[in-house]
Amino acid sequence: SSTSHLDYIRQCLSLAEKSPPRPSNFRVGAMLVLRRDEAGPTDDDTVLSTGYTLELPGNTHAEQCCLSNYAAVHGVPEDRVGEVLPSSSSSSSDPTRKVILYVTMEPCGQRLSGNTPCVQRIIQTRQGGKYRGIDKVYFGVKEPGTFVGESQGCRMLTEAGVEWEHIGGLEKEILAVATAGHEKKDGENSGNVGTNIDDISPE
Ligand SMILES: Nc1nc(=O)c(N)c(NC[C@H](O)[C@H](O)[C@H](O)COP(=O)(O)O)[nH]1
Ligand SMILES: [Zn+2]
Repeated sequence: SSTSHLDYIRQCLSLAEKSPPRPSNFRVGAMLVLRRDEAGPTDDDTVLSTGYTLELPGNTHAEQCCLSNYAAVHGVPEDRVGEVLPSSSSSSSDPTRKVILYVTMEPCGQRLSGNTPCVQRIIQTRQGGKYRGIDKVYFGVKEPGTFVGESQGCRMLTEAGVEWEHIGGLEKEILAVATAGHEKKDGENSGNVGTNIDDISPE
């Protein structure tokens, strides 16, 4: 089937477009997917949850909402979501089942608000190795330096043993959606930034 990593990133971009534009953050979309084998995206994949920036009350991030939504459905508080991910229950601890997080932007390693960064929420799903938690993160663009300078998300994931991979191809579209609420600097070519994603043919 035509399902690919980029198809998932594109679906996350549609989620990001639901986020109310703000000058103080990025509009991001995230999806949690259960994959039954190493082969990569297939029709057998199961979408476990989705989330987008500010979907849930408070100053919430896409990855945070995605995990929080899943935890709520499974009746546990967000910080215990690792316990209820499919890769964690004994019955399905077979190594071929992977829990994948797709997100349009690299998970944050630091937040100006001081709230818990998404990298820590991702790492926490493993409860220090007690659960398999999230196995791998695919993202469409590294975080721009707008708020926190050089992003540390990827380095922190690597240090925690969480695999990650940048899936290129939609950077311009992702950044246009992510920064829609930001002040446009003079002289910046605001032409494309206003481009409506639906007007950009997907192929
Ligand atoms: N991966 C990711 N998903 C999001 O949903 C989101 N909004 C950001 N944004 C990262 C950016 O660094 C922070 O939005 C700023 O650092 C401000 O921090 P707050 O959002 O107010 O906690 N990054
Ligand atoms: Zn975040």
